Amino acid sequence: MIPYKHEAFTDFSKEENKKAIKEGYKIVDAYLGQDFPLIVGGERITTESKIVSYNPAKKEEVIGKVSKASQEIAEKALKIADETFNTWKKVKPEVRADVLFKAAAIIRRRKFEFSALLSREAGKTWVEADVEVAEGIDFLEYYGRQMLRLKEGQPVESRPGEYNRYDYIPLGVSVVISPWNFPFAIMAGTTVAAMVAGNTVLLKPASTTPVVAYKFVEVLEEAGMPAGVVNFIPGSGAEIGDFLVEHPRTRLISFTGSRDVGLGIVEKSAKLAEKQIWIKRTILEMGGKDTIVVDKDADLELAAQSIVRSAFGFSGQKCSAGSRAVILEDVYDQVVDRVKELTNELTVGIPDEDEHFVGPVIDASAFKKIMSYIPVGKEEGRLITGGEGDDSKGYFIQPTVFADLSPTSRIMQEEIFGPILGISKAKDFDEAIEIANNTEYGLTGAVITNNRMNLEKAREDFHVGNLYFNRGCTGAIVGYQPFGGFNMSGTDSKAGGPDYIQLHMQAKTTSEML
Ligand SMILES: NC(=O)c1ccc[n+]([C@@H]2O[C@H](COP(=O)([O-])OP(=O)(O)OC[C@H]3O[C@@H](n4cnc5c(N)ncnc54)[C@H](O)[C@@H]3O)[C@@H](O)[C@H]2O)c1
Ligand SMILES: N[C@@H](CCC=O)C(=O)O
Repeated sequence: MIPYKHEAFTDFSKEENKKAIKEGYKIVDAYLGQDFPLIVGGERITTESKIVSYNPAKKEEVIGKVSKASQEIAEKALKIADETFNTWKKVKPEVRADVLFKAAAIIRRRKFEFSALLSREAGKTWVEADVEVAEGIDFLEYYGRQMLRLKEGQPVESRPGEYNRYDYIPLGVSVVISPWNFPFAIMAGTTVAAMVAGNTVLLKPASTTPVVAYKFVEVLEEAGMPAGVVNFIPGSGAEIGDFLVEHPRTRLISFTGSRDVGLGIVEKSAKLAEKQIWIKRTILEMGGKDTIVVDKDADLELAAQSIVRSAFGFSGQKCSAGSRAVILEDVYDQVVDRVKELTNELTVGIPDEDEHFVGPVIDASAFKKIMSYIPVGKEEGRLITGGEGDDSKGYFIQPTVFADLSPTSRIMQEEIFGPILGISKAKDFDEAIEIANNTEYGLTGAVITNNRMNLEKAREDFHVGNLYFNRGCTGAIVGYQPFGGFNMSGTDSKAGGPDYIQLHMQAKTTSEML
């Protein structure tokens, strides 16, 4: 087994890679608009009722029509997953891991097709799509290796005449509920973490991006996953989401998404259903309101570049997005001016070519919600640049910057999940950290400073799950920067980290008298 190393990103300045992604678009365009069934126990089920997935950059373009699971089908899928658990849990961890390694190899070969599909279905630019596909491959490679590390359990002490073991065993049926903003990497990572640990999975992808999830389940099948191990059941969050969360045979819920839906899952999963014999395990990765702090003694060009890239990458639709900047008063005007210049250099448009940094936002309701913050920002602060949107052909919003905001303003507190950056001024570094900590979230953050003492202060006091120094606050790499947040950002489960697989298992002690 070669040691884990993260998947390299693609250099799109090279002609061969430009050509390759264009070939990827051709493959995807050949299946655009098709019907995609549910997959339950390996069986393809087509329903009357469909989820229609659209291209957010060309809002009339249908990516696919995906069958929609009813509660009846969800019940059937749960029964099959429950039965399949009895056999899958006994499959050797090496064999389970091999499915992940083979799937990684298949995706590596079809990398440009998956990137093109993300570009079409989620509106990702080439770079953002490529980074996401690489992350998906990383999850497969990393979690496979983590399972191999855990397969013999952990060492414990034994006394003379006694043989003690500490092993990890899987939990059971896992409901995986994934978001649209990383519709490949997070969907794939959360699914295979549960599966490689020996659990069976009901995968409910986000309704805006179900086609890429279908294509991934096909890859798992090709990689040798037995029928019934991962069951593909897109459907309404409120209808089948609640049903699965509340079901007595659900053992684990792995959710990534918004704060409100996550909190609803905590509440519903804590309630005992009739015939339920366990306390449901939940893994919840939720929202963020992430801050970049700029010290007075800092590389101000690096600061402005980091702020702009973290705020506007994928149109700000990342839980890790640097949607807030807190800048010390000594350098405030200088950094704000440079942020304005850099933001004005960004172009917004359809991500079919590698020419725009900012693509569309995901759909009409996101467009409406994000645009509703523009008047709020004008009221609360000073509009530096942006503020316009155009939803005539796709859902495009200009990167928008508001400065001079009170740290408690709505722009500085609420997760907008779009290309809107808020900036506040701090009188000194202590106050900057205080402001950075003053939201209910605690996911990512960054500090730009040359002052070693201030870095150490931030290391102790800046309360976020992923803290970065002298760089932006997005782009965690699997195995290098395990990802997850504090407070209302979730259960800090650290996807892509050394403890993640254990969250999908339970430890069993056996003690034998010799
Ligand atoms: N912390 C992280 O790692 C992380 C990563 C990505 C996204 N996010 C967060 O996700 C949010 C954006 O994603 P979204 O808009 O897809 O979130 P969302 O909460 O609207 O939806 C997430 C998933 O939950 C499902 N769902 C909705 N209602 C449900 C219910 N009642 N029961 C069960 N499932 C239900 C949705 O269909 C979808 O599959 C942002 O808040 C972002 O910060 C967090
Ligand atoms: N893991 C990603 C964010 C995922 C949430 O949207 C990052 O580090 O930027």
